[in-house]
Amino acid sequence: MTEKLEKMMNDSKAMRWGVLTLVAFTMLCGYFLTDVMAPLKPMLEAQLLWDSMDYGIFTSAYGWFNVFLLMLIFGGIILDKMGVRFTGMSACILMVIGCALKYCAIAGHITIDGTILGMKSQVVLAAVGYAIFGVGVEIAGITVSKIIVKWFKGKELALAMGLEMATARLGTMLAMSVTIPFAKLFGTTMPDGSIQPDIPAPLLLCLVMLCIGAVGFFIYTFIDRKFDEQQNEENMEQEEPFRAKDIFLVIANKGFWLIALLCVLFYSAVFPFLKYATDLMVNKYEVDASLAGMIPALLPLGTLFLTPFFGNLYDRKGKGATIMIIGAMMLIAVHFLFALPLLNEWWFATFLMIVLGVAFSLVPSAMWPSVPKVIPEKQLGTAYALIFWVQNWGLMGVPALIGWVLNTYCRLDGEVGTSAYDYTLPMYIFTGFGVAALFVALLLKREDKKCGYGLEEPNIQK
Ligand SMILES: C[C@H](N)C(=O)N[C@@H](CCCCN)C(=O)O
Repeated sequence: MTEKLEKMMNDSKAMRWGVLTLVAFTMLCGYFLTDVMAPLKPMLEAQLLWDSMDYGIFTSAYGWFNVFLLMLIFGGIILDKMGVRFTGMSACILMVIGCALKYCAIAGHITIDGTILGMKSQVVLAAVGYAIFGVGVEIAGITVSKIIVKWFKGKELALAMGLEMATARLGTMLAMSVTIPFAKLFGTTMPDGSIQPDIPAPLLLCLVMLCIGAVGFFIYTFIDRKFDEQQNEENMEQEEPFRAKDIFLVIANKGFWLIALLCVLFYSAVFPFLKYATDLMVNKYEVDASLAGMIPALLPLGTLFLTPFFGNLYDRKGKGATIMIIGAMMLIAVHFLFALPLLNEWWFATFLMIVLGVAFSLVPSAMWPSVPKVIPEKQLGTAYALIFWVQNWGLMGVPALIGWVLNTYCRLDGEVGTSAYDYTLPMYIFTGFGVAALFVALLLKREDKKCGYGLEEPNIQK
């Protein structure tokens, strides 16, 4: 073994945290577009005459290509074969193309008369754009996870992952809080003095931000190349190339399946919920539509500080499996309370959203850094890709399910364009996902005891 001659680039705190800042910013831009349509749901219904089913179909498009065309699995293979630079840049380009198409469809720059497969053509075009974007942002997520492992392995891995997620949540928060004011800024003043928001304006802002995010990642590719060269010079152990056999090794691992199941169940009760949360605030808590996005925005705000905090706790004290169990319990309590017909006050909704923020910090901060404890490092890219693929079934299916349930069973007035829904049933569905997630988290803790993954052990070895 050649002696390590020079300080490695990732030994420099400034360098590794700087790298994290660059790639996390790219993710922030991606998460902004992911959720930008949520606060606009009532306006989509009022101005573009979409209904909840249209919105559900559009939202579910995020996972179409990832799930059915296996784009995430191919993405994982490409990542392991071609490396982070090629895969990350391709992902950024896909995000920009997808966002551009979505913007053009919503702004009416691209139109097709009539319907496509029985759906409004505008909904289909916007959905296809969102589906292309979904491939890009998910592959970017896997790539960034691999980049973080590359730079932080044996260092502050969970803290770094927590900070990356926190930065990405800032994008969600921007989507929830900035979208409506921005749409109003460019809106039209109506004869009665009210302002009709400009729905495409926030999408254009996202497009600009995604271009900036892509430039950020482009800058990272130069740093990554230097790091690879340094690792080569230092004759450090290189990553083993991808082999098809790795997929089978990963899927034969019971711990992998428990994490993947926990991931799809937990995230199905959070991300799809966020897509409807603004509408829930309007319909159940009677918050003014122009302010309603502010309450769901508190969820990512809390996670901003708490995800790195719990990540750091896991790094130093362990208890990963227990953290996931507590998070799942809190998720159940929040959704159940959202479902019950009590305290229909904005402050109670705000309180629940804050508690949900804590739950949404606990589970991800422990779950993602637990993957390297269950899966050998050389199969990590594939494992993350497969987990994301399983998760995407939920991210795709649940919004469509909720949209259908709202349209079919929860309409209060039956009129399109007035958005009046009873959210009790959707909230019970989200509670059900929480209960299933808790069950899987308990199984994971039992499996950890049996197989000795070390989920309850600290990540930083003394
Ligand atoms: C939506 C995406 N598939 C996802 O699960 N994102 C996670 C972060 C995963 C990255 C772990 N290093 C999230 O909580 O946003």
